Amino acid sequence: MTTNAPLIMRIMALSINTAKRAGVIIRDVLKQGDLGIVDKGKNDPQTEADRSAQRCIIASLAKKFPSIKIIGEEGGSDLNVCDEWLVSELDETFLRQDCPADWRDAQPEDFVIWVDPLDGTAEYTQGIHSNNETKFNLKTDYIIGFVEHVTVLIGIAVKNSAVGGIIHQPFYKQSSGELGRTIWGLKGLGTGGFTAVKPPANEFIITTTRSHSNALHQKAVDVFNASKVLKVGGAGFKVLQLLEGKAHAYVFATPGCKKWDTCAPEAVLEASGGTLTNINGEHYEYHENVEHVNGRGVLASVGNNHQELVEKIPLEVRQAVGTKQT
Ligand SMILES: Nc1ncnc2c1ncn2[C@@H]1O[C@H](COP(=O)(O)O)[C@@H](O)[C@H]1OP(=O)(O)O
Ligand SMILES: [Mg+2]
Ligand SMILES: [Mg+2]
Ligand SMILES: [Mg+2]
Repeated sequence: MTTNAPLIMRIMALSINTAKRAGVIIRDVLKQGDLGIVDKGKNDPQTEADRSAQRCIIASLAKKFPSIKIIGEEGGSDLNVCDEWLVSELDETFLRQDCPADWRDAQPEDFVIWVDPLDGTAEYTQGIHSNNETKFNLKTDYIIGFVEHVTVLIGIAVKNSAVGGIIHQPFYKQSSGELGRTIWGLKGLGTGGFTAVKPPANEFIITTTRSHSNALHQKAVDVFNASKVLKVGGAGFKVLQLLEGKAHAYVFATPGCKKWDTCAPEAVLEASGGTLTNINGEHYEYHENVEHVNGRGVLASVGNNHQELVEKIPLEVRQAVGTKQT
């Protein structure tokens, strides 16, 4: 069965297990304590966990699918990894499902896999560990910090469009006490790993950045006159909030996030009936030569009024997003 399944199903099934393995690496680096932080730019940290998780993910995917283009946030990685980081088993439960007809015949050259090994790095570096070095207990202490916002994102694009995605949340605490959960979505098939909840009908809640705001972005958030504005880290975590009914819209009216931030969240959200576009309501492209920066920000929503939300943001604000002054 494993070998006969259409390529996209096998890519999704390996990505599910690879994202989980990356999540273990991310927890281990935090537990061990030396984050190895490097500044890639303003408000743009990278840690040992970003680097190691990317090596694990790309080495595993590249070994199984050598002719598929894979683009990771942390650039070219050394793919010579230890055996424990090489994931080769596919998620059999996922594979048992039928492949949507639209993707059944997709060929290796049709795919680009966009990898964000650790989304929410700023929040990861503000986890509780550094404040509580001697008494740190991952199972109980992490909730005080922001590490819940951290996700591993593997996005699967077919011919330009975000089609499939994995969002793994390494610090999510299950009711059993176990850490981590893995959410997937494939357009035409649906989603798994969580229970979709509709946001409250009598409110309008926005989820937005806590670490990359500016005056223009604030202007776009303000026009909605939201009943609540949640400021959280990571594109993956904000989309989880939409999927779980904690917010109605995700507003990010500034450039800064990239294709690896939005490919998986867009696919999962849209497989669940929502919409993720730039601030003008246009979908991003995900082919291998596309500009990495999402220059016109992000607007995502769960209802069927996405275009209305776009039009609420004054045209001059939308036009200013992505110009030099922002
Ligand atoms: N100005 C920026 N520079 C680098 N990365 C950014 C920037 N703005 C957003 N991002 C990426 O998009 C994610 C969501 O942004 P925010 O939390 O501000 O809403 C961030 O966690 C970060 O991903 P990453 O943590 O993978 O580097
Ligand atoms: Mg980063
Ligand atoms: Mg990211
Ligand atoms: Mg990242």
